Amino acid sequence: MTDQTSPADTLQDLRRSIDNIDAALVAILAERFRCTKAVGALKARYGMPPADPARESRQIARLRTLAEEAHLDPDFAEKFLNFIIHEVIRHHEAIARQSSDSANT
Ligand SMILES: C=C(O[C@@H]1C=C(C(=O)O)C=C[C@H]1O)C(=O)O
Repeated sequence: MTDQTSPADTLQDLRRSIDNIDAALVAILAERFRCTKAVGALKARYGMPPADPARESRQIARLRTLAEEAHLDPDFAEKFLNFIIHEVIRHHEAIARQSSDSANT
């Protein structure tokens, strides 16, 4: 029996799945940033530092294990998480600045 599916159809199918996955990634990232912004507001309110390196180390170790189990490159998973965390910390610093500006006016 021959495979009736053309390469163009296979490519189109795969790209449809990729587009769905990208949409899910955006939704998941938006939800993560919604939570981290709430953490930033809490930290600013109670004078806690924007970054928590000990927590980050635990997250990275956990994510590397999950990546290995999922056959994803753990170095890539670590770089990806660090990229996101860096952006989160930038948000936390901005929230802290805004709340100290408004406390001083
Ligand atoms: C969200 C937090 O703030 C920072 C951002 C983190 C993250 O994006 O996962 C983790 C630790 C902190 O450096 C937190 O402390 O939980």
